[in-house]
Amino acid sequence: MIEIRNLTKSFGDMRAVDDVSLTLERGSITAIVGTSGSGKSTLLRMVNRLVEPDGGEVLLNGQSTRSVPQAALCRQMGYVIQDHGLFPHWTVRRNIGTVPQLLGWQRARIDARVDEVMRLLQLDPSIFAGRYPHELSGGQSQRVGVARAIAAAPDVLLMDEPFGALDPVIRADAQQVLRDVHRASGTTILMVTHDMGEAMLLADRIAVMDAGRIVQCDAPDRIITHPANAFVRALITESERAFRHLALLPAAPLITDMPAAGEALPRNSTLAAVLAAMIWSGRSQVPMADDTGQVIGSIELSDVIQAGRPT
Ligand SMILES: Nc1ncnc2c1ncn2[C@@H]1O[C@H](COP(=O)(O)OP(=O)(O)OP(=O)(O)O)[C@@H](O)[C@H]1O
Repeated sequence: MIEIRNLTKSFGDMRAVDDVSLTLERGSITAIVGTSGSGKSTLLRMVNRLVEPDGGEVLLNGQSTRSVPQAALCRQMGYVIQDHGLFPHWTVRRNIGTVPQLLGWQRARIDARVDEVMRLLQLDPSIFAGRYPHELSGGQSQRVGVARAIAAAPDVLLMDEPFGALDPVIRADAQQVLRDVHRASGTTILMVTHDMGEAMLLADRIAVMDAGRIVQCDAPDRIITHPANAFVRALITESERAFRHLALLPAAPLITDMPAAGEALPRNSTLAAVLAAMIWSGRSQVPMADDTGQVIGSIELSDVIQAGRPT
């Protein structure tokens, strides 16, 4: 568990981060969102002490990070940035093996781990391990950046706009890969993003920053249904909030035995997908199917509307 306590940082007269406290449960994903210049990156960098706070502290499993040398802390906490920061004259294998090497692992163990994390990030070692960063696409570089950050199995992964530079299709792919990696590793993740949709998709909790302060920290559905103030409401975008809410809700609990015609949707769909299918095909009921494609029941439009309302 990470406890951020009363962190403060000024640059000259400007308070970039102003008395911020935040608790990150072990194995959770927390997204920091907010406008440009609201202090998100500065807050993230104070967690691994790339930026030294003026006040406050960070406890990692109960121990103040002040008692850990900065270099050691950076090895314990994976760090991914938008332009991935790969060493240009090193191969992908050497880039990914950086921290295990610093930690003094044996060569064979490093090689095995590099192969393992590359596969986890859907990078075939036989194709990519010997390449240099300039021989990779943006999405591949980004995945190498994530692979490098998780190579030494850190307890904590800090990510600063990790997918900001990717186009929407590759970005969705990278988000899925990150979810798989998180499921496999159970790492505690703190990520900065400009994209509320990305935060909704990935995070267990969203911390909204404005002018150096956290104005709300809540589960995605609470952020949508109970925004703390006008600033949070504006960030969600009023016209999109109903769809965003439905995108967080699983369809399965609304399945009934009523028969329905037309193409079925998988039972693990979200209610946003169900509503989209209803609108697109002009139906007010859609059949739902299990993993084998067998129809198991249907969902009614009126139930979707009811479920999507804020409680
Ligand atoms: N090293 C620095 N020296 C002076 N000012 C800085 C420094 N780093 C950040 N700042 C200022 O602190 C404020 C917060 O910056 P920060 O990068 O944390 O914001 P951010 O929310 O991550 O912004 P963005 O979304 O644009 O990346 C900004 O006004 C920025 O100009």
